[in-house]
Amino acid sequence: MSVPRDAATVLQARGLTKQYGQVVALDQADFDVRAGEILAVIGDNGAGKSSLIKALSGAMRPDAGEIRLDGTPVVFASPSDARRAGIETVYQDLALAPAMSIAENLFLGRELRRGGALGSVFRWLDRPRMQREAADALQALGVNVRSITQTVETLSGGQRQGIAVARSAAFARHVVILDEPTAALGVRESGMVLDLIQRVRDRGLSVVLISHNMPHVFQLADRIHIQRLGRRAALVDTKDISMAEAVAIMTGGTA
Ligand SMILES: Nc1ncnc2c1ncn2[C@@H]1O[C@H](COP(=O)(O)OP(=O)(O)OP(=O)(O)O)[C@@H](O)[C@H]1O
Repeated sequence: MSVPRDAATVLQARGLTKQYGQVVALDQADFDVRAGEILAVIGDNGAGKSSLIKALSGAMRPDAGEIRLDGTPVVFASPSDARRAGIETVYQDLALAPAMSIAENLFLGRELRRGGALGSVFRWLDRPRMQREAADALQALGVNVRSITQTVETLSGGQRQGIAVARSAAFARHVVILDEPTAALGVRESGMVLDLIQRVRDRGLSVVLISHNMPHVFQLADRIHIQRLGRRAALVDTKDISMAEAVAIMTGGTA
């Protein structure tokens, strides 16, 4: 499925700059993702992909530049600011609690509670509702698990990634940012996660996919953002560029 060229830009950045001492991580970087597209972000090591994503997800405050969500300037002082604005990020560590159940992980930090008398907040957790809603959320995205009550430590790498992506999709209103979601996975599990990413996009969410895996990028992405030396070197429709050309822009060579 390709995204209409006139789809609205949902998340945009202009002139993002970030310096760590003498190192310029972001150098006037621009960024655009349209509603309902999969945008891949590629770039060599140190090109500033993580820094860009951290700025867009509230994990880092840029020194300069502007971020707009649906055309409105936003300032994210923390990841929870970005989450409240509808942007969910899955980092490589997945931020799952291994000893807790799948349902508990889906609602980690956003637990549903019953109203009730004073006392420990844990007494107010609405576990049946969380389990129901977690099962529905996973089923809707086609993430298969044996039981919603099994602990995350019993899952395979691909299933864990699936839980983390499903959690972000369940709570995101605009954008899901995925940092190397297939990096640690085998072929079969990668395929499962790639399918899941398409289903997330098919819900109308924008997906920003940071990846070093060029075949995955070319298989999934509507457009490719090529990051080089701290800035966006190119933003291209995937169908208009070859893998060799993309790598050439990434590395500063010629195709
Ligand atoms: N907290 C930090 N302190 C100092 N330097 C940093 C910090 N974060 C990033 N950098 C530097 O900024 C530059 C861009 O790093 P960044 O991690 O954003 O690149 P990247 O494209 O994600 O790289 P990789 O693919 O290797 O993860 C690098 O030179 C990096 O060493």
